Amino acid sequence: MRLIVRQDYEEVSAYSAYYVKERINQFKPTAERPFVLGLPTGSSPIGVYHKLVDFHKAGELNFQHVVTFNMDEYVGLPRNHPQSYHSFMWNHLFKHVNIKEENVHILDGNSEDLDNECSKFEADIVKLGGIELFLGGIGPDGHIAFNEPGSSLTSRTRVKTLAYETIMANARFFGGDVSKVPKLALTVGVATVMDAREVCVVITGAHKSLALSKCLEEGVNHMWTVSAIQMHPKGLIICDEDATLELHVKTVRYFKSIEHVHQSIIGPHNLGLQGNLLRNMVDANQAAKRRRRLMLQSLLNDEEEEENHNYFSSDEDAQKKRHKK
Ligand SMILES: N[C@@H]1[C@@H](O)[C@H](O)[C@@H](COP(=O)(O)O)O[C@@H]1O
Repeated sequence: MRLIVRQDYEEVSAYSAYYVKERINQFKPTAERPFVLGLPTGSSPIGVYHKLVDFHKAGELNFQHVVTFNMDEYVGLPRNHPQSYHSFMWNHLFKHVNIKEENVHILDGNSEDLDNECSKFEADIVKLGGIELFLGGIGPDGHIAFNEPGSSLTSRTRVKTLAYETIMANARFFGGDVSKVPKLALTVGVATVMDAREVCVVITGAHKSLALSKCLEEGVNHMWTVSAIQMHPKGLIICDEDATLELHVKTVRYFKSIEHVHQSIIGPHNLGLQGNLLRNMVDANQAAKRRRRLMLQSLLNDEEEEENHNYFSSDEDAQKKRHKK
């Protein structure tokens, strides 16, 4: 797993959006082979979405062949309610980019058959060949999507009762009124997220620092469902400095040092591009050879200088050396 630490929310958003853009562009999606992207809601990804919109407007990112699956949705909240995840996604991302409406998948929390809605969602993911990149966020109790503490780490899309802590945390979106927050939601399971070929989780703020430490420094545990990312072959967490508050200093330094080595190999803008990676490795090799040559050269020069110095020097040692010659 990789951990990328950035200064603040702004930098985390910029890095994450750049990462998503690069992954989509490298994939070169087509109608026959679309890029399948998993997406979260919440305040954490808003900055990422706004930057993705900027990339789109600048002509650097095309959503024509991108298919999305959202993580979750409240049960019983009208689709056009300002706090429904449908409204959230259209307001912050979809209506500003050229995504096709039929390519957007958001669970219907008003379906008459919620169980069927969930199994259909899983089947649709499979039909499209699985999710390429799942972008996620977490709650302060470490839940990913709405997989509250105690959720099975092999869980699939299903109806879920929300934890009181989550209801409290989300009350801010309902005018601070806990009674207005839906108590049930549809959510992808932990296994649905972990089945993606790549999982990238955005974590910001001191209130999430305990969850991050549980996820990074302790074992895989259903009480902190995001910790399942430890078992993922391609897991990435992008967090801000505040979110690292509960981590050991050595943990943060360790991951930062890995990032430095990584950056020195691939360069800051070549996120995972195989071709560029190889080219940069070759460049790095050539640079290292050049450095070795220069070092050798300067050592030889030093020796020569020392000899000259000895020859002309008048101190006793130098005199002896000179006479030996
Ligand atoms: N179901 C969502 C999660 O998917 C999201 O990760 C979490 C964090 O929200 P925020 O980013 O606002 O802290 O909120 C809700 O619980």
